[in-house]
Amino acid sequence: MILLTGLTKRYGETTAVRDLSLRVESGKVTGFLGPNGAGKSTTMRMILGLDRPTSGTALIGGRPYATLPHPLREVGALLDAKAAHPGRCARSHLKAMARSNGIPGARVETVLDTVGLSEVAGKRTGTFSLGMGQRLGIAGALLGDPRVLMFDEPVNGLDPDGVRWVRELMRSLAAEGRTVFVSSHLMSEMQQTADRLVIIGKGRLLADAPIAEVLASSSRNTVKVRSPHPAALSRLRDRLTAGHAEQPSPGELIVTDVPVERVGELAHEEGVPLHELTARKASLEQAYMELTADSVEYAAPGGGRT
Ligand SMILES: Nc1ncnc2c1ncn2[C@@H]1O[C@H](COP(=O)(O)OP(=O)(O)OP(=O)(O)O)[C@@H](O)[C@H]1O
Repeated sequence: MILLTGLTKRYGETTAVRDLSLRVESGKVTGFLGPNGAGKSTTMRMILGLDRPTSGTALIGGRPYATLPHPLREVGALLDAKAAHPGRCARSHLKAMARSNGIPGARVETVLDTVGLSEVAGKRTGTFSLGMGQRLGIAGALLGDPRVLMFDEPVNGLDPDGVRWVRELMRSLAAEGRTVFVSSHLMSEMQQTADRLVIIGKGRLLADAPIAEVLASSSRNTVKVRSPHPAALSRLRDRLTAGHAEQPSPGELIVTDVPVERVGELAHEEGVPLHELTARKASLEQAYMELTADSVEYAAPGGGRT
């Protein structure tokens, strides 16, 4: 479990992380989302003791990282895929990590196998593709068989097979009861991988909830109604509370924030002949865009997002 309490980091004038309090639970994949510059990496660095908080605390299994007796056996992290020495082969890189952390050497072959690098384990890491570098970084995170795992953008540079592999790995690590905290800017990916989402913007907590709740909170949960009877459709519109229904064309009604069942019942009561009644769920991408709309530092002219 990771516990953050009032975690704050200031760099001069910039407040990178502001009073962040949250609990990342075991047995789940928790997605960590936010626009560029939101403070995700800074938060992860503070959890790993690589940055000192200005105020507040970050605890792993109840202790600050710096006081963990065997850090790599408690928490594994992928922060920077290029962290390996380019002149070393993958196997020696992992062996050195194992030796300096009191981890049995046999774990090296196990994790090389897990990440699919056994055949290239003798090659210098400088010759690795971005995707192979990511796999090596993940191998390093798994080396100490830790209960807590943190991954910063793990699918960066991976091909579709690699992306699927990372997704399955995260799910299986959580199923083993581990804490899996993973940052990503790929909302669709998080929708398929995470159980829970933590969303930050400009260093502040915007959401900390199960995925279904984040989606339900989006105003984009709509119901589309089509009828060949515009007058009947207008009656239905009038039955819905102000602001909940729009009639973009005479034969179509878009209803927001009313369950599809209720819209169907009202249509029946008003005798509206229906050609279509469709519930359209917001995608995580839409819910995320709404939540973070005010927190984007680098917006394109005209209000677009970069
Ligand atoms: N060492 C530093 N010195 C000064 N400012 C910093 C430093 N590290 C981060 N920042 C600033 O803190 C803010 C948060 O940065 P951070 O890298 O944590 O965001 P992020 O959410 O990981 O972004 P990205 O998705 O772009 O990696 C940014 O405004 C950044 O410029």
